[in-house]
Amino acid sequence: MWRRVASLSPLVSRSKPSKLSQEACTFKVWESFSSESHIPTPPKVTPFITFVLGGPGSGKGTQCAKIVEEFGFTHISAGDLLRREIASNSAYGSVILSTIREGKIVPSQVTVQLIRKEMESSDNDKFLIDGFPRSEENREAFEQIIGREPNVVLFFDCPEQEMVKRVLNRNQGRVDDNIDTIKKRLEIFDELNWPVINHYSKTRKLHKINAVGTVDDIFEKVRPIFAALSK
Ligand SMILES: Nc1ncnc2c1ncn2[C@@H]1O[C@H](COP(=O)(O)OP(=O)(O)O)[C@@H](O)[C@H]1O
Ligand SMILES: Nc1ccn([C@H]2C[C@H](O)[C@@H](COP(=O)(O)OP(=O)(O)O)O2)c(=O)n1
Ligand SMILES: [Mg+2]
Repeated sequence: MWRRVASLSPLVSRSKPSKLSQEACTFKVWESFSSESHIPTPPKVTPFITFVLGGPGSGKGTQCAKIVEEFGFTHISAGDLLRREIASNSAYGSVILSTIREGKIVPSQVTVQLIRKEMESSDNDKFLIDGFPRSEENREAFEQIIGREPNVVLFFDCPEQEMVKRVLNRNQGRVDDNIDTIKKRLEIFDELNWPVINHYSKTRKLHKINAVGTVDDIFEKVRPIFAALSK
């Protein structure tokens, strides 16, 4: 839980404080004492947040799995959370389903609340938030609700033709992996993604990665970004 005392993350060296440990282990103020028991609640840890951006099929999920394996992050896929919500027949399920089917973006409040719950229930203090923010509205809602900005932003830059090919071959039975929905998703990606990319480029948090090549080739470009954090 990111409310607990800092975990001994594999990225955090005990002897030499890393950039990641300095940021991840910045303790927030102690929460107030419980009035009944006078037992202090554990201090909150400021989580280390990585946003993972890129068009549909650019390889976000694939690279996140490799980052998790090597660097011990928790992977939170906004798309997976929304699909889980649809599957659970929740109050928002049908609205989310029709939005995704049309290739549009789900209202930010819904997505950010799902991400928040996931972060709060996690034992980890470093997160990869995949497929988010997909718009400036998404970005602003996260900052407002979570009260945080990301530490690092990855952007997998992939030509449209390659993304379409990968999505059509994905075979995960997704309602949005068909040519009509992909065209709409790419239009929306083009319209709403670039302002987010430009924002993080200005704040110098953005790592733009050419997403063409084998999965391992691409991870060779990703690895140094995280390896540098543990130095
Ligand atoms: N570098 C790559 N080259 C070829 N295919 C890839 C590559 N990376 C991922 N894929 C495949 O492309 C599809 C989309 O990848 P995925 O990680 O789901 O992308 P995203 O999460 O960005 O939509 C998957 O079937 C995946 O196995
Ligand atoms: N921040 C987000 C992320 C995903 N969604 C919706 C709209 C997206 O087309 C679908 C699927 O997202 P997902 O990240 O799983 O898709 P890709 O992995 O990029 O193919 O979910 C959203 O509305 N808002
Ligand atoms: Mg994905």
